[in-house]
Amino acid sequence: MFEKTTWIKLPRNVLVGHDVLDDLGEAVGELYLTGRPLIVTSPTPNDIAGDRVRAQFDDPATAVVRDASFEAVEDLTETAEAVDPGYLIALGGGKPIDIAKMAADHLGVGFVSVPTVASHDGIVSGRSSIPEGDTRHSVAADPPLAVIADTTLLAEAPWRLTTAGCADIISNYTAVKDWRLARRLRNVEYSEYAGALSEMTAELLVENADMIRPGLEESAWVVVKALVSSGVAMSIAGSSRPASGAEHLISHQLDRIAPDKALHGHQVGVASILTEYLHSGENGQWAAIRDALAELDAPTTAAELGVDDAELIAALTSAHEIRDRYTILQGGINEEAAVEVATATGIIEE
Ligand SMILES: NC(=O)C1=CN([C@@H]2O[C@H](COP(=O)(O)OP(=O)(O)OC[C@H]3O[C@@H](n4cnc5c(N)ncnc54)[C@H](OP(=O)(O)O)[C@@H]3O)[C@@H](O)[C@H]2O)C=CC1
Ligand SMILES: O=C(CO)COP(=O)(O)O
Ligand SMILES: [Zn+2]
Repeated sequence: MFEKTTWIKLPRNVLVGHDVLDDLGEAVGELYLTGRPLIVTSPTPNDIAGDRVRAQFDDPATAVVRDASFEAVEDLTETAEAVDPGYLIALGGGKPIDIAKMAADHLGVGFVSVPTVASHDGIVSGRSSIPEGDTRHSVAADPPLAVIADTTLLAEAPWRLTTAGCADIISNYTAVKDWRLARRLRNVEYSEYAGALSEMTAELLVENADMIRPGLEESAWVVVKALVSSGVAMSIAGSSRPASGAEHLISHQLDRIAPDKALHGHQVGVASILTEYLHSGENGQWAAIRDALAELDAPTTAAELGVDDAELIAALTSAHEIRDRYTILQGGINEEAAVEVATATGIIEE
């Protein structure tokens, strides 16, 4: 008997383009939501775009979050209970979007994502990534009901945050390789659609790498569309598998071992060079990944990440210890081999 079921949750409205922030009210109107919105933001996006958002709604409330933590989710949930919003509007980078995503889930309301930086694909996905002590939790939640990505605003955001978004997309190459490996060796559920979409998204970004430049709205357009596709791939898969493999495990370990030194996207980009080498050896695509990252001004070495060689090696040798996700690093890599791959790829110096 055929008993397979799939439940794909996707945003209903995705609006990307020039000055679309001013169409937020209309896009939200099409969702037939009721009640007042609670705008969840952080200081900088609130300064940049808070008033433009508030002007489009009757009686909006605002909560400004300052860090991404479970306490911040609890605080926001408490604030929201007092405000009794019909829905949340997350305005900003990954921090307010992740917090709003989880709080919306706790409150049983929907949320709309209004990214002000194109820093990673969490701005459109149904997962939050929250650090706690020595570990980091990837928490499932519903994806946004709508995504409103204003390319005018995104093109003005700090360039390094955009290059981090690009690198997060490039890392999809190795994430999909890990997923396929897990299917072959552990029979994990694999979606051809999600795998192909994720890979194609990375390819499109690399093909357009020469037109991704600071301050250009066209560049913000290419990057944010790629982030949306990657988020959709995760929604189809029902997990972050299409966009998160061993390179993300290494990055999560770097967050713990060398906190706040580099951006998520930059870390997964460098880690992707390493895991591609591990998958395919010296003749694989690791140099192509490195060159694409370099073309996009993203880091390609531990030094460019601001991370010590020893920290990089510690993250690589311990990445398999976190999370039950089969990858090329299953069983771990010893220090000698880690130094060899990091040296061969030029990520650490000889
Ligand atoms: N859900 C997921 O899959 C993932 C989630 N994450 C999470 O996302 C967060 C990191 O994402 P990131 O986007 O870097 O986080 P932030 O939201 O902290 O944004 C990065 C910085 O950019 C500032 N900023 C936001 N918009 C603008 C703008 N338009 N112009 C200038 N500055 C701006 C912010 O200001 P301010 O300091 O005032 O907020 C902040 O300093 C972490 O909490 C991480 O755990 C990371 C990867 C994946
Ligand atoms: O960053 C992500 C995808 O790019 C999400 O990955 P995690 O599930 O590893 O947090
Ligand atoms: Zn990522």
